[in-house]
Amino acid sequence: MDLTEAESASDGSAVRIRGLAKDFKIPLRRKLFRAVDDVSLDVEEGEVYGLIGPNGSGKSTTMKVMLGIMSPTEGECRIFGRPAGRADSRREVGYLPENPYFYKHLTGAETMRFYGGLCGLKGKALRQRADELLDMVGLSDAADRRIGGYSKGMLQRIGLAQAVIHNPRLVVLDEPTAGVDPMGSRQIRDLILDLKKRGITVFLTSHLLEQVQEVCDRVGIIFRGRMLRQGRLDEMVAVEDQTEVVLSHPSPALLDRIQALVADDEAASVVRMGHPRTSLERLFIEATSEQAALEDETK
Ligand SMILES: Nc1ncnc2c1ncn2[C@@H]1O[C@H](COP(=O)(O)OP(=O)(O)OP(=O)(O)O)[C@@H](O)[C@H]1O
Repeated sequence: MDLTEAESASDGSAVRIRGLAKDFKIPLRRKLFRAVDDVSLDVEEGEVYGLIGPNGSGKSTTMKVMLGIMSPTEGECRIFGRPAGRADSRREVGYLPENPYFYKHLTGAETMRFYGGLCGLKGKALRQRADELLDMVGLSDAADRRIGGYSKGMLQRIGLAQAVIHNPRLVVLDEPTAGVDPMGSRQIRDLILDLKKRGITVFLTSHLLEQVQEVCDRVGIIFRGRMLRQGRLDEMVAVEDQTEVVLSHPSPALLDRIQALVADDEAASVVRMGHPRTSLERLFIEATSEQAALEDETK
């Protein structure tokens, strides 16, 4: 399916994929393997879109087509209205691979200046941009430390800084929090939201569904190469026929009255009453941050 010119004009969409299919040759066999089959998706400018799916479902293949480094067997992908493979489309995109490789002997600042140099920045502008981005990802204090000593979370953060050094309008993040501890993941999540605030569109893949839920405006669920569901996250996860009321400090008498009122209603019933559960991740972050603050105080 081809996009018409009118459809493809930059109309607020950052990514527009129509009828994408990708076949791979299977070694020693004549047959082709269809890794992505008739996938269509839209990422609107300024939103965070999460593509989720099990291993081997076609996420990376879809991403590679978006990045213009793989051509589709069928269908089309446009970035801000232009074909994904074109040089002017690629300039609009920043990319953080799942396991970014950095030169271990360079410091954080040198790394940023290296990537900035590759993008044509020089002199004062290069130093300023490197400092600004190190500050954005909270690595100013580690700027003069060698990358070889960075934690996985720090590596992902410098990777994010590298991905936006050329001021892209879209950033593509492959499993940005894989292998990062909860605290580091939270920093990365906050950074993604910060990118969004700056007007940058974000497309990410992840297996960590709770994190996707916290950060994404829209999600697509891909399975065995086919898009199963797609839409606004809040609409997809809403339980339409239920309403949640959370009360602070309700007395037992008040709860009894609520139960009695509901019992008198012909249609409604109480599905659940009790203390809402916090997530284990939130509990972990609260406990470790409290302990860290205590230890810092007594130092
Ligand atoms: N270059 C290739 N040649 C042959 N098969 C490939 C190639 N690249 C990917 N595949 C196959 O296509 C399917 C989709 O792979 P893809 O890497 O897109 O999945 P994914 O959803 O990103 O998986 P993961 O979560 O493990 O990264 C898989 O079955 C994979 O083995």
